Amino acid sequence: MAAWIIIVGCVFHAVLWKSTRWPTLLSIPLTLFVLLVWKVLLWPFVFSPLRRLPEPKGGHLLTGHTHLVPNERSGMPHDEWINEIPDVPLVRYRMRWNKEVVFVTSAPTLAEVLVQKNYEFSKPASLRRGLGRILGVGLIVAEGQEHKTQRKLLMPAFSHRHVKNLYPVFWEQACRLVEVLEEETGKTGQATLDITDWLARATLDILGVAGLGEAFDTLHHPDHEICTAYRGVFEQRRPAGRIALLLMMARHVLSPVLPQRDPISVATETLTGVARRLIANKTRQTGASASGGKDIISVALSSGQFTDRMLENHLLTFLAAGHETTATTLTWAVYALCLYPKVQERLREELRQSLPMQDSAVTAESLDTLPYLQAVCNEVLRVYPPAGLTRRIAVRDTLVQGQFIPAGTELAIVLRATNLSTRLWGADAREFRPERWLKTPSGGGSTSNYAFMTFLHGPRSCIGQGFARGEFACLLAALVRAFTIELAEDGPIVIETGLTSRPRGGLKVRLTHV
Ligand code: HEM
Repeated sequence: MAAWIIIVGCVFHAVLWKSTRWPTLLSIPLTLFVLLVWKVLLWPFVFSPLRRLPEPKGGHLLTGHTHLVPNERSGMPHDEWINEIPDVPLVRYRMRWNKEVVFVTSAPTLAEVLVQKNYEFSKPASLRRGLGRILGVGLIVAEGQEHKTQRKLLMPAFSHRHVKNLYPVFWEQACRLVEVLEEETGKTGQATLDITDWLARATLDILGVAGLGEAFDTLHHPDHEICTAYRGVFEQRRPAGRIALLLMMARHVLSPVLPQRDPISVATETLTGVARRLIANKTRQTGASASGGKDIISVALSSGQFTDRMLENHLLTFLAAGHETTATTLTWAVYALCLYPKVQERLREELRQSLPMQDSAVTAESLDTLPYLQAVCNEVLRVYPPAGLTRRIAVRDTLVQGQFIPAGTELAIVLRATNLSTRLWGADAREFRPERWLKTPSGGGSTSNYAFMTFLHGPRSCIGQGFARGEFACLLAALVRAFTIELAEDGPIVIETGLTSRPRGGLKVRLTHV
């Protein structure tokens, strides 16, 4: 329809051209006005097939819910809406220019969108472009048949059997983190530090060894090029609103005369260089098709199905998707344990009884069977999912729970909201209560398989879930066994959302050696 308005506007303009010298003064503003009325009022309120879906309260006639959603990717305030709106499968909210977004609220609807009709929805092109710059054109960005093929080829590297064998590697790296933190605490046995950077380096080192068979050792070398590059990507403060617009325009106008050297381009250049070098080394060491290594890239390499370019992209994807998410989860775990010292104490007791300090042999069996450790890990992942929201676009006209969804409609899958839904988790859904997992370890007492969304579900769920859970449990266990942890600063935490939702400005804690 918008295209028709523009065509009619052009015809109008041509007719006026013959009769007046200043046709643009009338035709252009008029066409824009009609376009605006169509987009902001007529489509969303009169013609859209989604117009009868329930909406959250507080929507403005012209600007929709934009003012209520300053940080959409964090999954807030969707986590409140889900408990305020009656039990319906889909909810509509409106963003800038009344652009409609469909919020998927019920478990059967999530099953339909993520599993039964997964390939009828794709990630938005803008998201794929943005992620592709940082993650490479790997699994996260691939769509349709290409995604199916790549996922099938990579699955063996993430199989349970394979990830189980990586636990000793995770544990060794976790003990190295404790060692460097012990150096920080020194003779007094106490130190105050920002834990986020240490955790990001620990998870990067784990991915280096377990993903590539390569020791980055960023724990001892914080200025390692890979570390500096990721800081450039993840700590990019984006200017907001008009300033961002002005910068974008300036960059566009100056791009013919200025080289494109924004910090993300510089960082991705470095990362691509590192990935290329690592893969060349690995191929040289092991031969192009046969490899005996336990790490993910060796397992992928041994399939003989990947070109160097494909491996490079996958490597970049695993490094970025894998280390930042787990580091953010660990940061939230530390935060939660500071807020709930009794939980921290109980966890330490279990760890010190089951994993004596001198015991260096830790296996998947020894960690996966510690009930309170598993309960704490599950509860942190539920209450603080590092990715709060993911989007999908309908690639063709389709039906969801009987509701017509036109091609191009944007769907919001709000992981955080589902994880905190009282309908799925009970009245205490918003409370941090690891005990809920002790009685029913598989589902935490929720009423649906789709209640826990942190790793998503279906063919596009997190391929690294087992890997992430293993390293998370090892790092948290080693940390809590060795230190008591308290918040070093009072005051509320502000959540900042980039690739993940994490505390703005890091998390300052006081570590005391136990
Ligand atoms: C706590 C840690 C992690 C969390 C919470 C997490 C969460 C997620 C989520 C929600 C998705 C779906 C994104 C979307 O479709 O919009 C995803 C996809 C993915 N994750 Fe993770 N992830 C974690 C760790 C890891 C690790 C350690 C790796 C690899 C070593 C990894 C690799 C991937 C890949 C490759 C995909 C794309 C899968 C596909 O599209 O088929 N993730 N992750």
